[in-house]
Amino acid sequence: MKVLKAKEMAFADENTINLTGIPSLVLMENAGRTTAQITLDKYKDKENFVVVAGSGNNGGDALVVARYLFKAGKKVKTYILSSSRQKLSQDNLKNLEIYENIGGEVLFITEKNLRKLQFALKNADVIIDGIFGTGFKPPVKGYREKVIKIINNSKKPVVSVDIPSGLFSDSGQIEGEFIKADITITFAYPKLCHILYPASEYCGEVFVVDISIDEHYLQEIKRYILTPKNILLPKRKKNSHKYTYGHNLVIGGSVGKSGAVIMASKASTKAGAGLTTALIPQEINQVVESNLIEEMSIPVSSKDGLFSKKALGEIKNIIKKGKFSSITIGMGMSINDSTLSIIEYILKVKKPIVIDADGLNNLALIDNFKNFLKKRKYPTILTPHVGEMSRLTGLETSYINNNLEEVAKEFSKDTESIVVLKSSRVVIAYKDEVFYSIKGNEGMATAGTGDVLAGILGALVNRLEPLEAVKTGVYLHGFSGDLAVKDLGVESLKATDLIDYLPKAYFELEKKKNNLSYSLVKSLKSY
Ligand SMILES: NC(=O)C1=CN([C@@H]2O[C@H](COP(=O)(O)OP(=O)(O)OC[C@H]3O[C@@H](n4cnc5c(N)ncnc54)[C@H](OP(=O)(O)O)[C@@H]3O)[C@@H](O)[C@H]2O)[C@H](O)CC1
Ligand SMILES: [K+]
Repeated sequence: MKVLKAKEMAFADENTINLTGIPSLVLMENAGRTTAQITLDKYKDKENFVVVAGSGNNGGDALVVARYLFKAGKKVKTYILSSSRQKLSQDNLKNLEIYENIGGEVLFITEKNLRKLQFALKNADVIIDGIFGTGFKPPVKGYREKVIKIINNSKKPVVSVDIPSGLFSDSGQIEGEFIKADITITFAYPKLCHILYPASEYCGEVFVVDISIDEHYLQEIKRYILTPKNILLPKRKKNSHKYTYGHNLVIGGSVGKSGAVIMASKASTKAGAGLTTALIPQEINQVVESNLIEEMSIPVSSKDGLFSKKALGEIKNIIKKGKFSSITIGMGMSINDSTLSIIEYILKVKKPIVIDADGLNNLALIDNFKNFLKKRKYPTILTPHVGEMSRLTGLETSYINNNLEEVAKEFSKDTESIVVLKSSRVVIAYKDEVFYSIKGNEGMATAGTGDVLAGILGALVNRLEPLEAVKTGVYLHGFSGDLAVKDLGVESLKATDLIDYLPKAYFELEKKKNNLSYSLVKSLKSY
């Protein structure tokens, strides 16, 4: 499913109206009617509704909602934040007239009579927020700021039409006053503020409603949310053996960080690799062997707990002779001259590689590393978190956090690699496509979850086309985390739990894929 910015939505709206021929009032009717239906379902036993409409089309939608709530026999008080009818958008005014024609009443609210609205909110059970939608540019100007404060202070449940008023549709950033919604009902596609933090935390449950926007005007938009529909599952054949499913060589670890390579290796097996071998500094071999049962291990020379100078020659030999089909490198490998030369060598290996953690920190120290990556003819997957991305690009972490998509895209272009940028959301960028994962949770902000992801990707790159492998792996990783917190809670979730819940994630994902069906209304949660 796509995720849009305001301009893109407006472009599709305009063309649907002017070229496809669906009148704007029909779109508004669809938007408002379905919003009313969801509201009535959600607040069945509530009686008193206060509708707060702005002067634009978001307010127009809200007036349609008011009409259907009124028709349903609810007590509806409707307020328009404007000084006069002349200031309303055309479709807003039309819906005001229709509302009045069926007996609805409205009050125009300005700074002067704000107290009337404040008073009405005291008796409200539910508030409908139709002040601003995609036409809003922060920060809020004038007395509307006060209105937003009053609504939030009322502590009443709020249903936001399209966007909680005061949030900017195109980013996760927050500024000034904005509505804190319990439910947000958005149209055609979600917007970035519905999925990116911190803004998305204030949207409540987000429903996406089909209002008849003609999708084909959005063909050029290649920004997506990962959903069961747009990701693939690897398949096993009856007539197969372990080599059918790939041999993932997992290189990493150092004294004190053996867990990283152990977790990546275990995750690789659990994600379905036919064989997984951990290649490690010999000083940690004993601990690795005692923790890995299904996986093999190959110890190579080490000194002071890290791969030593001699290790490079040994690794070259092992890779030349072994039948490995993918390499996953970097987890817990630390940084010294030897690890740097190992990474330099790995870049030349003619196999798919996943570079994670210290693999990336080593990479950042190599002059011209972007050109080395560009020259590679085999798939490369880079999985930096924001700190690692900062070392790779020299950009401030705050800048990266506020521009996840742009940074991931640019870095993917510069390296011709698949980039998995890990922040409070995971963003995948490759060529002209961007995919956001909306799976995962704050419980996963704990050591080792990145190692698990690297292991999963290293396994899946043997099973699916590289970009598909990354999409599937990122989804499964987040989904495992979501399934795990249901049982374990956010505080106690640890990285190895993600491995334990992978089977359930596979199983549940397959179920979701088998139950795909079209529906006019979808909750983002259901993806
Ligand atoms: N046909 C369609 O386009 C459909 C749209 N739908 C709904 O419409 C909104 C978008 O409507 P639009 O009229 O473009 O804009 P808004 O209603 O969101 O906002 C415009 C009003 O907000 C005021 N505004 C904007 N920024 C600020 C600010 N910082 N402070 C105060 N006021 C602000 C603006 O005032 P101006 O003085 O700038 O003109 C307008 O009054 C979309 O979100 C949907 O809800 C339907 O879905 C159907 C199809
Ligand atoms: K709104």
